Amino acid sequence: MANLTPLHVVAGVVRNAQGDILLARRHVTKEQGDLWEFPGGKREQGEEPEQTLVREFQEEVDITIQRARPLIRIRHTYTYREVLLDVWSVEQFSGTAWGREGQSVEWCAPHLLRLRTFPAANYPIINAVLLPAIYIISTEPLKQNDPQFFYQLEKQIDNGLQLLQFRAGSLNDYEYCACAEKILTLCEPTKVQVLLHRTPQIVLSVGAHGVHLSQTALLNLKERPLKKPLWVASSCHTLADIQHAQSIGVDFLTLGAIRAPEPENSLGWFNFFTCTESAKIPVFAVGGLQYEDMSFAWAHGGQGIAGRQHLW
Ligand SMILES: Nc1nc2c([nH]c(=O)n2[C@@H]2O[C@H](COP(=O)(O)OP(=O)(O)OP(=O)(O)O)[C@@H](O)[C@H]2O)c(=O)[nH]1
Ligand SMILES: [Mg+2]
Repeated sequence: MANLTPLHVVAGVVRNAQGDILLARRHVTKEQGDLWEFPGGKREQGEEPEQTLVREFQEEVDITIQRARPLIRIRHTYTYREVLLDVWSVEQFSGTAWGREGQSVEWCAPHLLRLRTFPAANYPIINAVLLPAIYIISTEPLKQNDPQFFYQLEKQIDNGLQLLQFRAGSLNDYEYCACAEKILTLCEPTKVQVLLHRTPQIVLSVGAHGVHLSQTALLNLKERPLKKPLWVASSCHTLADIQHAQSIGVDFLTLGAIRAPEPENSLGWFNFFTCTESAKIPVFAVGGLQYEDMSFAWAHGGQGIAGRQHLW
């Protein structure tokens, strides 16, 4: 008879000094044999997830984990069992990785991750690994050559910007494209990913890295508007939005407002957590957030925080 309690598996994403990620190859004789995985294993009775992570890394790859934080939790139903994959990002460790159980281990460059074959549950996890914890939404430039806007952008790039959504509702398509092209040129040297809050056609015409769909645009779509590896992200406010986003293959989303200007319209962290627990893709918390809210977002199943007011 099928076991109805999900198997709680804790796995870890470790990066070395070059930013490469540790992968292990599952033994051919195991479930999901011969596929690549993030080291980890089943939670034992009485263990906190972090204890499982530390024990499994010691047992499997001889690495001692000193500090880790939650990355993403995904429920996946295999034919043999439902699995809860509880994935952590390892922030400090010591030791040299080797396969203590005879498995191959390898450090893989992030841009090559999508070429590896993983168990089916892992594909949304790869997106969580490739995305940063902060998704910055630009303020509106006043016109296509607003010096203050580009000064602010350069400051963001110097501060380590990785993922940007360019929003400018007041610009016409021509002005928007001119501005987007300039942003892409400034972002190119540091490989900042730029998503456009505009049509997929404009994303393709200026060569941006993806599209960010409004809730309305999302609900009007019946299929993913851009092919991978371009990003498709969307704004969501309800569980129904999230389910629609997942059904058309959206890669990640923003969910909020955690703190709306009118408190009665705020989603709050508890509702955010309920949504991330059922989501199968990375979710950024949005709405009145500051850098100090990051640990709340992580603790409630978020990829991190998105916003402009306090972050841009
Ligand atoms: N460690 C790990 N397990 C994964 C990943 N993806 C994924 O679907 N799983 C699934 O999680 C389940 C349990 O993982 P595991 O076999 O590593 O458990 P374990 O280390 O305790 O193994 P053991 O039974 O040999 O002691 C398997 O069904 C496996 O397919 C992943 O990236 N890492
Ligand atoms: Mg294991």
